Amino acid sequence: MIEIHNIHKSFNGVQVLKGIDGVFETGKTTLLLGASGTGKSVLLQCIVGLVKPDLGSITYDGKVFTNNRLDLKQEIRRKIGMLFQGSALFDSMNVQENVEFPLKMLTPDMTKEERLDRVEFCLKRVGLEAAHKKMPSELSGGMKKRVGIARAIAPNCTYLFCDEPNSGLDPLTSIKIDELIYEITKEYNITTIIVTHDMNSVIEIGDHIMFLHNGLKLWEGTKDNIMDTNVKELNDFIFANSLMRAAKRIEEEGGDIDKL
Ligand SMILES: Nc1ncnc2c1ncn2[C@@H]1O[C@H](COP(=O)(O)OP(=O)(O)OP(=O)(O)O)[C@@H](O)[C@H]1O
Repeated sequence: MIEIHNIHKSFNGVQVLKGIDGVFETGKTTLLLGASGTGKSVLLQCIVGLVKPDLGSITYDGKVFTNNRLDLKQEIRRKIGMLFQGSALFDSMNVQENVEFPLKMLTPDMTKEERLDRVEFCLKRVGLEAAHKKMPSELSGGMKKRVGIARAIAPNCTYLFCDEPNSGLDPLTSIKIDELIYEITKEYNITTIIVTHDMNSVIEIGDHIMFLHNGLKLWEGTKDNIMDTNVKELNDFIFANSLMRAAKRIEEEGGDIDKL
């Protein structure tokens, strides 16, 4: 479980995060939802430790990440898997080497054979067992995301952070990547945080959703009650999508949304 309290961050005098609290539960996906520029990625970067908050605290399973103890930070970082927006694979390494990379960095005691076994296992888990020797340039966007997921979970991560895992993917591939992240979260009891502005992901895999607007958390809840909120900014965000508008209309008229 990750807990954050009163997170503030400004850049050049502009307040981007204005005091955010939240609890991210173990074995669940929490989606940070909001329009562009609302501070979702900056919040994720604060939680991961890539950006230092000006104020506030971040706790990983009771251990305070923001207390400046380097050894503790390193211990927590070893348990973090990160799926970056553009997958961020190393272009000069093949798939196998990309997935092996964090194992070399984080688990120096592993033998080469153990590392390759783990790579094999992770590639199989994401459905890419036949792609070991391919270079990133030979992969589709969806395959790159799968390699990114395999790389993130390779060191047995306890916490998984995904920054817009669907960016640049077609709707069908997006759903498959969402499902993969969701299954892995449940299978390995990971605390997963996903930055997104994709309502489809919310409906498919959002155990818990936090809606950010202008650096504030305006709403949080589940996918089951997100459609019934009175928060204007959230309603505006959800129903900017014509499919969601149609679903709402059918629901209000007493129809069956599943037939949409
Ligand atoms: N390193 C930085 N220096 C200065 N400003 C920054 C920096 N990082 C982010 N910002 C600003 O913080 C604000 C929030 O950015 P952030 O990337 O968190 O938005 P977001 O909600 O993730 O948007 P998107 O959905 O488009 O990725 C933006 O105005 C952005 O320009």
